[in-house]
Amino acid sequence: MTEKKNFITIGTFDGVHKGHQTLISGLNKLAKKNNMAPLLVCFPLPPKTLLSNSPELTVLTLPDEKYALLKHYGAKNIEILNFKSCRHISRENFFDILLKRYNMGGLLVGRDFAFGKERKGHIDFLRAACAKQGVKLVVADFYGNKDSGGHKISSSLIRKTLLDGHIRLAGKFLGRKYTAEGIVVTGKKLGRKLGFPTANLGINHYKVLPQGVFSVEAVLGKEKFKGVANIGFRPTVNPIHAKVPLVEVHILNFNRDIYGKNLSVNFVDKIRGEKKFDGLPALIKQMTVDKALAEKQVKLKR
Ligand SMILES: Cc1cc2nc3c(=O)[nH]c(=O)nc-3n(C[C@H](O)[C@H](O)[C@H](O)COP(=O)(O)O)c2cc1C
Ligand SMILES: Nc1ncnc2c1ncn2[C@@H]1O[C@H](COP(=O)(O)OP(=O)(O)O)[C@@H](O)[C@H]1O
Repeated sequence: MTEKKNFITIGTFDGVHKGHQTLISGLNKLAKKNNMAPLLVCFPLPPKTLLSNSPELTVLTLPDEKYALLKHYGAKNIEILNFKSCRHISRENFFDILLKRYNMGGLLVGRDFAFGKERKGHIDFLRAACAKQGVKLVVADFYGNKDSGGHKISSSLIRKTLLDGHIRLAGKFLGRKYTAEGIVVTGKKLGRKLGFPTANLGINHYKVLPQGVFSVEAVLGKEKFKGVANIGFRPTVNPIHAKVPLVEVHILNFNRDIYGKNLSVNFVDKIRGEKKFDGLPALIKQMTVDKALAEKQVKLKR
C-alpha cells in the first residue's frame, strides 16, 4: 500500500483569524475528497519580523500560541519551517521540497500567495509546476465578511484595527477575543495603596499591544474574572518615559497574591486612552469610573 499524499497549505498564519480558519476547514475538505492527508506548513513568525530583528514588527500570536490555535481550529498535521534556512532557496527547489520531503499531492493557497527567494513562486509559477507534477492546485479567494465590508481579512488589518483601539471589531475578524498572556511580576507596590492593586505582566516584546485602558477577562488557570487593564507609560506616577509599555491588570473583586503566576488577558473593549492626571486623587477617581465600566462591559459566561 502506498503512503497517502498530503494536501498542503503554507503560510505564517499570524493571528489564526477567520480567513485562516476558513482555509483550514477548506484544506480538510479537499484532503478528504482527494483521499489525501491535510498538512499545514507553517513559518513560526512573519518573514518580515525574522528578517529585521525589529521589535516594532510585532505579531498577533506568538509561535506556541499559534500552533495551539491552529489545532483548535482543526489543523490535523502541522510542519514548522525554518524561514531563515529557507529564504535563499529558489522557487524550484522549494517546490521540490514540498513535493518530495512533504509528499505533496495537492496545494491550497490564497490568491496573493508567493514563496521562495524574493517571493518569486507566485500563482503563475505554481500553476505550471503543479500541472507538470500532477499536483492538484486550488487557489482560494480572499475571505471577507460583513464586518470587514467585504474586504480581505488579514493579519495586518487586524494589527491596525487593534492599535487603532477597535477591539470589538478586531475580535470579529479573529473569531474570538484578542489575547495576551504573561507572568505576574512585581511593580512599584503603589497599586495596593491606591486601592487598585494591579498584576503587572511580563509580555514578550514581539506581541502586538494596543495602548490605553481596557475592559478585559482575566484568566488564571481554569478561573475567569472581570478585569480592567492599563497598557501604557503611567505618566501620572512615572516621569520617565519608558521604552516599552507596561501591561497591568486590576482584577475585580479579587484579593490574592498571584506573583509568578501565568495570567491571560482577553480584550473586551477599549475604555479610554491613558492620561496624565493632576495628582493621585484624580487618577483614583478615574480608575473607579473605569472599573464600573469594566463591570458592565465584561460578561462572563458561567
Ligand atoms: C484601570 C486603570 C487605569 C489607569 N489609568 C492610568 C492613566 O490614565 N494614567 C496614568 O498615569 N496611570 C494610569 N494607571 C496606572 C496607575 O498609575 C498604576 O496602576 C499605579 O501607579 C500602580 O502601579 P504599580 O502596579 O506599579 O504599583 C491606570 C491603572 C489602572 C488599573
Ligand atoms: N484585585 C487584584 N488585581 C490584581 N492583582 C492583585 C489583586 N489583589 C491582589 N493582587 C496581588 O497584588 C499585586 C499587585 O499589587 P500592587 O500594589 O499593585 O503591586 P505591584 O506594584 O508589585 O504590582 C499583584 O501582583 C497580585 O499578586
